[in-house]
Amino acid sequence: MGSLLKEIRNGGHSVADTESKAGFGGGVEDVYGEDCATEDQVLTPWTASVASGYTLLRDPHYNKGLAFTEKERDAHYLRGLLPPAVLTQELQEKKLIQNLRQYEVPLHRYIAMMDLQERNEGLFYKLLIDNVEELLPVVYTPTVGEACQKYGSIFRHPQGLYISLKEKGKILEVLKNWPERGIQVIVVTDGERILGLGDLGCQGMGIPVGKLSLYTALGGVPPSACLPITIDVGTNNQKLLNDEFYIGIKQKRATGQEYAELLEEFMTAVKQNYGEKVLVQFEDFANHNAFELLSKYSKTHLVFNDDIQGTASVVLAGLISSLKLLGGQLADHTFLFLGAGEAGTGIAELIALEISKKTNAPLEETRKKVWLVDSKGLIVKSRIGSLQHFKKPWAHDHEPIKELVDAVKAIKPTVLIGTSGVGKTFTREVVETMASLNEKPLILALSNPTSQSECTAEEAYAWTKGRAIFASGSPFDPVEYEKKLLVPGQANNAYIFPGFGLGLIMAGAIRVHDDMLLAASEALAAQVTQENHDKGLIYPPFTNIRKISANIAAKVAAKVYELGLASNLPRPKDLVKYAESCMYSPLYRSYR
Ligand SMILES: NC(=O)C1=CN([C@@H]2O[C@H](COP(=O)(O)OP(=O)(O)OC[C@H]3O[C@@H](n4cnc5c(N)ncnc54)[C@H](OP(=O)(O)O)[C@@H]3O)[C@@H](O)[C@H]2O)C=CC1
Ligand SMILES: CC(=O)C(=O)O
Ligand SMILES: [Mg+2]
Repeated sequence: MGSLLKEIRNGGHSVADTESKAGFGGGVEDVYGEDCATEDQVLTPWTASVASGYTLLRDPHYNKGLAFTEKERDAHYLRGLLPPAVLTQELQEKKLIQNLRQYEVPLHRYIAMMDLQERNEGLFYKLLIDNVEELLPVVYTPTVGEACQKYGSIFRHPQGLYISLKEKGKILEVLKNWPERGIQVIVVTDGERILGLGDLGCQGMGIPVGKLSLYTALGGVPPSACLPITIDVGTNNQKLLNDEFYIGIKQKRATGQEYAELLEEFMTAVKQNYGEKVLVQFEDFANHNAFELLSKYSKTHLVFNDDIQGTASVVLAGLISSLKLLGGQLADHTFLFLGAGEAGTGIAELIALEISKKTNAPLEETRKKVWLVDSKGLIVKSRIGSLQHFKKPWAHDHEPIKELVDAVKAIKPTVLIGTSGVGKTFTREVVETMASLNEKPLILALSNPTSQSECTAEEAYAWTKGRAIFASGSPFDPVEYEKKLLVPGQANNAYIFPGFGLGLIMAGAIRVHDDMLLAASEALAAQVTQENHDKGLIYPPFTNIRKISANIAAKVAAKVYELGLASNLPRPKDLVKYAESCMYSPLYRSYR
């Protein structure tokens, strides 16, 4: 949008609609022309605005704060509304990062970042992009977890769209209330499994908001094309239900037909309002809904489950890249998971698929390389009758084993992956057993936030005498072990979904296919340099994430074209260049 002459921000409803229904003259004015309606009088809140003056300063899309030039201050009625100094965006950024660093409490940094996002979008993204390693833990895991737990009390401006049971039958209208029309990515949660923190109900909104800020900062999808949504069907979290400040509907979760009908209405309305090519990313649903929603809507919509598919793709990338350090092929390894839910079985399936593609062995065979432990112990054939459907393919022949450490001793994995959502479950004995079995044990503690990590980086290195290759879902600082600096990696789907989504959008994909996930994994693995490997890293640092995302997007888009699922034709020749050219820039524009 080059011009400041803006559409009236009244969603899909035109001014004419508003005028004819309510009438503009309905205000009750005092002698100063101000509203003096009493509680029993109705009035019409209306505005028809060109963003200038005070309004311009309060519009985060256009506000530049002290970076408005003298000419712009004259042209846009800003004189006197700002202090006289004119700063560059770089100087504003320098000031902000200094301010942020003064907050010692991570949540205060989070709140400061959210305030900035609501005040000055360009500056927010410039700051986040330029300081990605430092600020990712602020706007994303681990701090976003605490923010969700306290969302009721830190909540300032609503940041996304809330669709609750109260909106049943009206979801299309609710979507039309959102001010932006050109939505390309929706991240939606129902708040039932927020990171490893459980059911946070409506307060889960922090997750779609955080994920979408990464879509923009890491993947270059413009903020105006991103829509965070929370579907509120109640919560089973009694603490929230008892909290007088809880922001969601106060009832137990709707389930069964009532839940399915609301989701069906939502998915239908999304397609009706935004068309076939809008990407819906399911995030942090509980597994009893997640698998079913993915399987149902992947046939009719462009959907992607980040916890199942994005996590699978990022872990597979790490495994492919780790072969440079471990040697051999993927098929030579044995994988053991703690946690057999969305993340665990999602990763397991993509590993088996990759091995199957590489070795031409059937999936039923390659799955035997992968073992999972859930809260009841090792998943084995004798349990098959009572297993949830997504666990059944992993029920291999073996005697039952209850404890993880005994499973490690029996299965002798080369790779141990934590996807349990429960912290401290990789005990000293578990990790030492891995070290006794492997020269370089590969240990991935994927659960978020940091409090739920299966072990810390320090523990992984200490208990393996510095031999572990370690990565975790939430970041850990480098660890000095016997005078050597060991650098842990971050195995988080944030490496994948922004580039993956960009690739789908670029190609105008209409469906997601597993081969696109494999393409994303290979693209990410290819971005790990010798220098990274020399430090023991299996992922590249986040500093170059936009370049990495462009490469992932290009490979994903190429696969979309190859599979005949692209609608943006003709195919651009150089997909990496094209991806880069599509990416949002946070630099300020000049206003005429
Ligand atoms: N790093 C990343 O990018 C990602 C990390 N995650 C993290 O992974 C974790 C799990 O997420 P998700 O898979 O969606 O959750 P699910 O609820 O789908 O799965 C959790 C699994 O862990 C098992 N489990 C729970 N407690 C124990 C225990 N004490 N011992 C053994 N197994 C246990 C459960 O067993 P049972 O089935 O018997 O109940 C279940 O199989 C979360 O913390 C999440 O933050 C998720 C996605 C991405
Ligand atoms: C990273 C992520 O998606 C999760 O922990 O749920
Ligand atoms: Mg998630």
